[in-house]
Amino acid sequence: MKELTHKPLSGLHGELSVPGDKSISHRGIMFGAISHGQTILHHFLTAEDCLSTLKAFQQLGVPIKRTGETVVIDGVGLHGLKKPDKPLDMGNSGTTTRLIMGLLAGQNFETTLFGDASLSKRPMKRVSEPLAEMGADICVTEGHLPARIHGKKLHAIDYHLRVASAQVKSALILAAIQADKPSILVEQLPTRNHTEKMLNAFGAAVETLPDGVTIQVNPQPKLNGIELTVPGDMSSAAFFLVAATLVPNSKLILKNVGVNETRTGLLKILKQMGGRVVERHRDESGEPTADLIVSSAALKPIEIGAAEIPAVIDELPLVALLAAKANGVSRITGAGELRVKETDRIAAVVQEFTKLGITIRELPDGFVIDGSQPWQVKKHQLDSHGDHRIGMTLAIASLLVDTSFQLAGAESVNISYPEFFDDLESVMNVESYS
Ligand SMILES: O=C(O)C1=C[C@@H](OP(=O)(O)O)[C@@H](O)[C@H](O)C1
Ligand SMILES: C=C(OP(=O)(O)O)C(=O)O
Repeated sequence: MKELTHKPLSGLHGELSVPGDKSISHRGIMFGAISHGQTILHHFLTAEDCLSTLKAFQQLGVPIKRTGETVVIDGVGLHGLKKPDKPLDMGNSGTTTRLIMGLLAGQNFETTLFGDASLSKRPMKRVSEPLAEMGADICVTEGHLPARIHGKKLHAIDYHLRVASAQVKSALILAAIQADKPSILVEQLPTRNHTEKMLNAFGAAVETLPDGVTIQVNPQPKLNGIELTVPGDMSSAAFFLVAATLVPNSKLILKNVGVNETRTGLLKILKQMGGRVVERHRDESGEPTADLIVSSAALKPIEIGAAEIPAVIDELPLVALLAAKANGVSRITGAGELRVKETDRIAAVVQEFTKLGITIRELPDGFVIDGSQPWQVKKHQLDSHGDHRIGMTLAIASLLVDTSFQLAGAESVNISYPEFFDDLESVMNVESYS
């Protein structure tokens, strides 16, 4: 239980470098492992999810050394992974699980994957079924982990994805690079494209056609290790973008944040709502980055539908918080995927926001929020539901109310942002009465 002690604030001020991007850190380990030669990752995210990936690849026989945020991987090549001597622990990480399934489906050994209680409830057939069409032999437990993967020779696939998911797409790309012929994957909507961009940087031939949703994957690339600086995670910067917008008299500088356009839905939404963000762009390591300067603003309500969801999927609890302070009714729909994240994020947001006295209504695929109504706190015991993004959203929400709260499950921040509470503390300017 963490105390979220009320402190009268004269705004949030200062400069932060948020931790490395989670999606890119996972992929850096995976693609480095199956390349030839050395891969060096700087500013790697040393949070629990990415450490699950790192440990799994060590168990698969890949020499990986980490010193702080620097990771050196001695790649073993696409066919050099070894059968692990025990089941692989995926921890809480959906990304580790789904991507590794695609990769291990084509290896010449058998593996078992398991995860924690939350991960063991998340759907895995979305990956195992299309992989089976490629010849994979994967046995999931009623659609969930644990999963047994018997590696097989894979054949190419021409497949329309049934869910807008970068994890499913990436699993299929990792299987397709091991197949006999080129594969075609067609997305419902464009989702984050780190797998495509990064695999190409390692030497693969993964081409996205001009329609933005058709991806051609050439098999059996010779991948070569690279040196990469992981940009700051937009999904972590997002907490401070929203906090500085909503806490009056704030101005924060967020350094070196990844602004790949498949990830910047929150920036777009924030600007549409009247938020004030200045972007100073740079381009490093093949992924665009920017310093983001955010100041407090009064907000208008917004309508968001399915087409906008993938670029803001992990930031939707924060969009709900912005909506709860906008001067009217906002509607977020097409976000049913939130129900199968670390927790049911629609139910969790509605339950916790109701405790804060926010006027919110649950929809099957989103929420309706009336930000024009004053918050009337009903309960001071908040709960992260074991979900890092819910816990951090509630910590930001607590800054907007003149009272203290207790947050259960605050340790969940270790999944993606272990320094979150220290970083937040470092930018809180407490009013002095002297
Ligand atoms: O590919 C990735 O790195 C991720 C994809 C998204 O999941 P889905 O593919 O399930 O939407 C996102 O929610 C997750 O945090 C990271
Ligand atoms: C959904 C998330 O991660 P994963 O699917 O990798 O568990 C997240 O980080 O919000």
